[in-house]
Amino acid sequence: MLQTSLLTKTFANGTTLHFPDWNVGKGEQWLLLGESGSGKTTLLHMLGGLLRPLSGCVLANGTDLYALSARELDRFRGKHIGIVFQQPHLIRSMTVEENLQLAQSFTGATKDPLRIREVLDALDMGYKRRSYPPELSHGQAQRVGIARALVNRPALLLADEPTSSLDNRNADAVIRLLSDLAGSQGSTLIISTHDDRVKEAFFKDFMFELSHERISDQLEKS
Ligand SMILES: Nc1ncnc2c1ncn2[C@@H]1O[C@H](COP(=O)(O)OP(=O)(O)OP(=O)(O)O)[C@@H](O)[C@H]1O
Repeated sequence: MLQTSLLTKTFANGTTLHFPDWNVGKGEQWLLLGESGSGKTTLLHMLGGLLRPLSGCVLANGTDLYALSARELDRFRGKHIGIVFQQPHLIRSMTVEENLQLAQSFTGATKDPLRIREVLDALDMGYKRRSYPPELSHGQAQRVGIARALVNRPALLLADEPTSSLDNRNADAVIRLLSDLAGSQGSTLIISTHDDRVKEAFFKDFMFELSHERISDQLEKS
């Protein structure tokens, strides 16, 4: 359901990242590993249609993401891809429920309040649906971020270091929820982490590791 080929990314300061090709099957759950700075966030953002590579391509469900227009890509992402960021980036002036309604509106489909209720309940956040983000704890805000990523039943769910700022109990709960919810709706799941708690507890089969050797700094070379 997801294939990358010959992906590279160059930043304005000359840092260039080369990514190994990756093939992810439908419904699989993967860990994306690598030390800090090895390129996990960059790769996840390219997979999610948020960051255009310098070269190479990303095929998601057979669609070449970066061959789409910006508008088509936004629509495709809204419908098919859910992203859990390191920080949840909720809109502070909107309630939890309104943040999820906004995510639903990106698909162009009609509102589905029952789905919002269902996904918040699955994350034990139903009782906070009328709260505003500043009234939530960090762990609660992270769960709302997960609810927002799941609300449109994405075929592909990407989570960037979702446990990095959580204590053990919350980290455990968040990974379990991501894994269970993705599994129950048949979504493909990719979690980036350098967190050994995640590595040891949950994933034995599918791991994709990035290494620093694939980063070159053109400024240093020139
Ligand atoms: N906007 C940018 N401008 C310049 N260099 C960047 C930019 N974003 C990332 N980089 C560089 O690209 C490399 C990969 O960064 P990235 O954030 O993808 O790594 P990461 O594996 O996600 O790290 P972490 O685990 O610390 O979040 C690093 O060397 C970083 O300094």
